[in-house]
Amino acid sequence: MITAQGVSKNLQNLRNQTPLVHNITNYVVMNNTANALLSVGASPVMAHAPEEMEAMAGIASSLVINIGTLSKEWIEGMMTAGKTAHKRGIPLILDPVGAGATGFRTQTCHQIIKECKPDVIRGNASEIMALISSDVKTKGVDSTESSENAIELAKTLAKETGAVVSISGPVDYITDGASIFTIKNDIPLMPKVTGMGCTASALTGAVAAVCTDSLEAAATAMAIMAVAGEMTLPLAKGPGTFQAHFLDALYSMGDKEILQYLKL
Ligand SMILES: Nc1ncnc2c1ncn2[C@@H]1O[C@H](COP(=O)(O)OP(=O)(O)O)[C@@H](O)[C@H]1O
Ligand SMILES: Cc1ncsc1CCOP(=O)(O)O
Ligand SMILES: [Mg+2]
Repeated sequence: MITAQGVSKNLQNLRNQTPLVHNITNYVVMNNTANALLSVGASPVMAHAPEEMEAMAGIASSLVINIGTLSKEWIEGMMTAGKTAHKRGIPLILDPVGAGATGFRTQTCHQIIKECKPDVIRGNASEIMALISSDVKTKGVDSTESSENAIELAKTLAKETGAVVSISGPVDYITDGASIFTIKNDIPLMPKVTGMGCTASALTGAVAAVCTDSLEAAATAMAIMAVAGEMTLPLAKGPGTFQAHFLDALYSMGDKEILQYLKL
């Protein structure tokens, strides 16, 4: 069970421990996600050079691999960092950005899943579905499916890989293949800002660093996104001001806001 109290406790632990989160992420969101991690209370580093992947993943408290602007050169670094994380037993989060849009992305995700064994896979509905069904296509990085439609395939993906699968959308579903947590905060401006899904994955890495239960960690991160979104909505005039207010919300969020806004 995820509860508002559990989310508060995990957020408090995160702020107390300021875990180092190693992100191999895309050029579009490096700045947004580093700021979101700092705002929530984590310590981000963005690094992808193969030469330093063993060392950086070797000192981090968690690793987030995001394939958003993938190239052949980056895959070697992702594999080295991913294997290092697995060997050290630190949480590994995979964001399969654009899986189902091109075979290159889908196949790279399969390779990462097979060789690095992520603890959590966080993506939008069609990305998650494309990892298990070749019939599903993604519109670049945007979902072509509703999160409800992805539930059954997400459960199968979780059972086949041993990872918790976190599907984002107007309603988020987080499953380990047996249990499922639901977060129902639909915030229409969130998909109008690039990198909100990447931020959700980065926060999943931050929470997983301080919470040993991957299902609880993944659900807590989506809950923090949801509460920050609700806090931001009345203050934002559009996508531009949403981004700035969203960081402030991550920074100032307390027990009161979690209790008031979280819709489970
Ligand atoms: N109406 C909505 N549509 C999509 N995402 C939403 C919506 N409302 C809130 N969100 C939140 O926006 C974040 C990004 O989700 P999503 O857009 O599905 O990911 P991605 O950016 O990877 O496609 C998640 O935290 C999700 O819960
Ligand atoms: C637009 C874009 N193109 C390549 S990566 C990226 C960012 C995607 O971010 P998100 O999946 O969080 O919307
Ligand atoms: Mg995404």
